[in-house]
Amino acid sequence: MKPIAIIGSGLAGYTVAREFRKLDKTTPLLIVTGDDGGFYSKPMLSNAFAMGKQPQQLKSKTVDQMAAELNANILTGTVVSSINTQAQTIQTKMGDFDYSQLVLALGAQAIRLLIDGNAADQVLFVNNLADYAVFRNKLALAGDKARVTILGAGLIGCEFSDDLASAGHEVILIDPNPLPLAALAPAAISSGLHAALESKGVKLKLGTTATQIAKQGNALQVRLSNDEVFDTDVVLSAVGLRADIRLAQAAQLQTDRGIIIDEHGQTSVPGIFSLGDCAQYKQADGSHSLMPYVAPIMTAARAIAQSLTGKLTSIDMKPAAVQVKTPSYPVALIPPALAVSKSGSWESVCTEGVTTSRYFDENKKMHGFALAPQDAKSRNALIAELSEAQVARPI
Ligand SMILES: Cc1cc2nc3c(=O)[nH]c(=O)nc-3n(C[C@H](O)[C@H](O)[C@H](O)COP(=O)(O)OP(=O)(O)OC[C@H]3O[C@@H](n4cnc5c(N)ncnc54)[C@H](O)[C@@H]3O)c2cc1C
Repeated sequence: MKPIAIIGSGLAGYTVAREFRKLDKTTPLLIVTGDDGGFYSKPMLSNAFAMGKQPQQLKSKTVDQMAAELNANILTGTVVSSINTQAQTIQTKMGDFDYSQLVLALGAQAIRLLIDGNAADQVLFVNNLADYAVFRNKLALAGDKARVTILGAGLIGCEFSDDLASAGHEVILIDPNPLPLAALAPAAISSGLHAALESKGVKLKLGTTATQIAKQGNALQVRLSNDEVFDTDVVLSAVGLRADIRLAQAAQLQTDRGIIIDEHGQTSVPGIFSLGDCAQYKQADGSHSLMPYVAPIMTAARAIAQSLTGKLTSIDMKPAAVQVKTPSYPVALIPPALAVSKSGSWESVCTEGVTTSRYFDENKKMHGFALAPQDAKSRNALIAELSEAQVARPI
């Protein structure tokens, strides 16, 4: 019997496997992954210091434990180089493997900025546990008070800044926008986050970019577009991720910014599904959106698992807030869809130190919100308010 194959052992790959095993204990499962197949929670990478965790402590299960739990054959360190959708095979250096149905859970790739200088190749990225271990080693070599420069004050850059500053490191956060979290949050919330990070000791250098990184003895020298120059021990890039669509494109599946999937999580080729950071999910209005967060993975995995058993099932995507793990100023938000994010505006109120912002279109219909400092009760009330206003909330 040909196995159901899953490419990728991140949260998306393993969650769909777990959900499938709840429904079917015996159909062979083949999981092929480029990494070591250990299970870890990726969101913990940007608050590991706050949780008092070393990189190795973030891995909650080894590949052998996962293989036993899932009754699956897991091939580690094995990159799939192509998919033959006609023959229903995947190609790797270990040989070709048949599949009956296929799940693409390929994640995303870190975006690399073009920066000059003889140390530009020393810029680090953290998009998996192995990257994080390298980063922590560099920090350890630089001592208890390492100077860390973070490129990008988006969600991940802000989370790392807060976490590293809490651990006593000297953090410089650089972003071309005038405020942190500018792409997702209204100015009222971003200003609050700016103040909270500053009071934590983070130095924010905004409205500028890093143009050059050069060797400076044992350290690195960063030059900004405003000509400011300073020394640092480590440079971490957190400028964003790009959905990994390379395999899907080569196999002629429909792609855009991600792998296009329908309401069942199925790609343009029947029997091939996709979810997670690589997928572009169908929204209620027919458009497709990247949703590179945990909550959509959980929901999509349940539906895809059902579909893999032969019962084609729609993904019932409920509004879920993105929770920014910045303990100095915890933010929860559901940003408006790209399509409406230019046609409306944010309205913010501040009551007893809590800022609540709602995004309305020109017809006063609510399309998103942001809340800080957030708490579960207020967050859930805003989710309910948004759900009432509309069902679809693409990110
Ligand atoms: C630092 C950080 C903090 C985050 N915090 C939050 C948070 O607080 N809340 C939240 O909701 N989301 C958060 N996210 C996002 C969330 O973690 C991701 O959406 C999620 O983990 C993506 O899982 P994935 O399985 O789609 O991708 P990945 O975890 O990237 O897994 C991709 C898998 O595919 C494999 N692969 C890729 N190509 C191939 C190939 N050709 N052959 C074989 N294997 C291949 C890789 O080896 C890997 O196993 C955070 C992300 C980061 C980086």
